Amino acid sequence: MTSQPSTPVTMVKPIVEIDGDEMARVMMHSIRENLVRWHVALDLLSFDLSVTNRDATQDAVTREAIDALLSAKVAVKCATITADRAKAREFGLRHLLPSPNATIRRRLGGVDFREPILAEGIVPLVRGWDQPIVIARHAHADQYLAQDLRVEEAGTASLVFQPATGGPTVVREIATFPSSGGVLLGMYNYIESIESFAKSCFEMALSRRMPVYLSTKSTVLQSYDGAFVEAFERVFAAGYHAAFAEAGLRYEHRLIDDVVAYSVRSRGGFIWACKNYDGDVQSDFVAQGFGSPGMMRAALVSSREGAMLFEAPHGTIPRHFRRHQRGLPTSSNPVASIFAWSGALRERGKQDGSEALRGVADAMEQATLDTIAAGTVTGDLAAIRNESDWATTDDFIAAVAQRVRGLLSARTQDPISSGSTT
Ligand SMILES: NC(=O)C1=CN([C@@H]2O[C@H](COP(=O)(O)OP(=O)(O)OC[C@H]3O[C@@H](n4cnc5c(N)ncnc54)[C@H](OP(=O)(O)O)[C@@H]3O)[C@@H](O)[C@H]2O)C=CC1
Ligand SMILES: O=C(O)CCC(=O)C(=O)O
Ligand SMILES: [Mn+2]
Repeated sequence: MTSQPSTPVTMVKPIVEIDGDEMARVMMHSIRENLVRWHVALDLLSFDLSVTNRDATQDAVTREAIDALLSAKVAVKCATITADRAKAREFGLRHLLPSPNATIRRRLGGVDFREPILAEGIVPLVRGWDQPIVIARHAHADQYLAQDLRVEEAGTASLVFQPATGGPTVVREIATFPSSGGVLLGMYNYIESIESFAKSCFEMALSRRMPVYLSTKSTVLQSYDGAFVEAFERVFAAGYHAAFAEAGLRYEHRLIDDVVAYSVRSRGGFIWACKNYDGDVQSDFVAQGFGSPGMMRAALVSSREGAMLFEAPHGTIPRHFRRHQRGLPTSSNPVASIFAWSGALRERGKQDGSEALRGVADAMEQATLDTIAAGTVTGDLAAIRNESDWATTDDFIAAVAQRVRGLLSARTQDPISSGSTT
């Protein structure tokens, strides 16, 4: 740090900080200490959702974090390990707990909007893309709250629905298994949640002036995916048809294979409404196609109680963390994590009427883009530019920090652009 900190901005209400694992945790901490704390007197409600602490608390810490988020309304989340059997052995875990993301999203519901961060000097790997593709990922249920089962003997599996009113039970046979067994999956969603997903997508389309494409496989899953198609049509016809026509925008349902192909030959510039699993997968495809998994922002807009959660959509980057643990320099891209912090600060500023907090968020994002434009990039971006020179994660964060200080001190000295500090 070369210059003195400006007077830190004070916060009216706290941000819920949801901590996580491995390289993502290292980056989130470094951004908090070297970028954010320099300018903001942080008021954080912190919850340690590292895989070992979730195990030690039998996941109580996840439930506490969600309660805090529903009350404080704004959270920043670090990527967390979802332990499979191999990870459980590696960390000596006593329980095989569900994905904390699935648990959080089950309570919050809503939509996870994931958008690539476009930066000067980074040419997308998909050459035609010059406008962002915004993935609107339905954040509720499907595979993430499913029952999946392995059966090891011959038998019959059925879907059973028991009406709460006591009406006749509906039984649909799924399969008869041979003695070698097989696998089974039972998943669900709620019409109410799908309608709220549709509404959020149409609202986002109007605010961003982008068309919406919903992708499903309704030809195969006629009832399940058909319900998504019908809910979107219903919500569109009831509340958005006229506004879309006036704005010159379109809504269309298309089969997912068609949208995947279309996305590659398009210039971008649309909202891609995806079912939960499709959005998980396609957001990584879109992030990498624009440059890197480290170059995507994500905001989970809850359908309940106005809560918002900001995160980097990539994982904990274990391959890079192994290097970090051995004391070797790492060059994981911290941009998505910087934007997770800035997203939370901006939303906190918006909800609490703090121009100063929003100013810090803007400066963090501007400084990040300026740093990349000036040629300081991490290894992932250097690789797609065929450059052998790259910055370590620490060097990149330090370069951004220096620019943020420059931007904010210039604003403080300019009486027109400087706001209050609360
Ligand atoms: N939101 C969440 O909490 C999420 C958690 N996870 C969890 O993360 C763990 C690891 O998952 P994994 O499948 O390895 O996925 P990751 O996203 O962690 O990493 C996959 C690969 O993508 C590249 N990559 C990802 N992020 C960056 C970045 N910021 N900068 C540069 N390169 C990047 C790296 O490629 P290379 O090695 O080639 O450089 C990395 O090895 C799992 O336990 C999983 O459950 C996964 C996704 C989301
Ligand atoms: O919750 C998980 O295990 C994975 C989450 C994930 O991949 C995502 O949020 O994109
Ligand atoms: Mn994912």
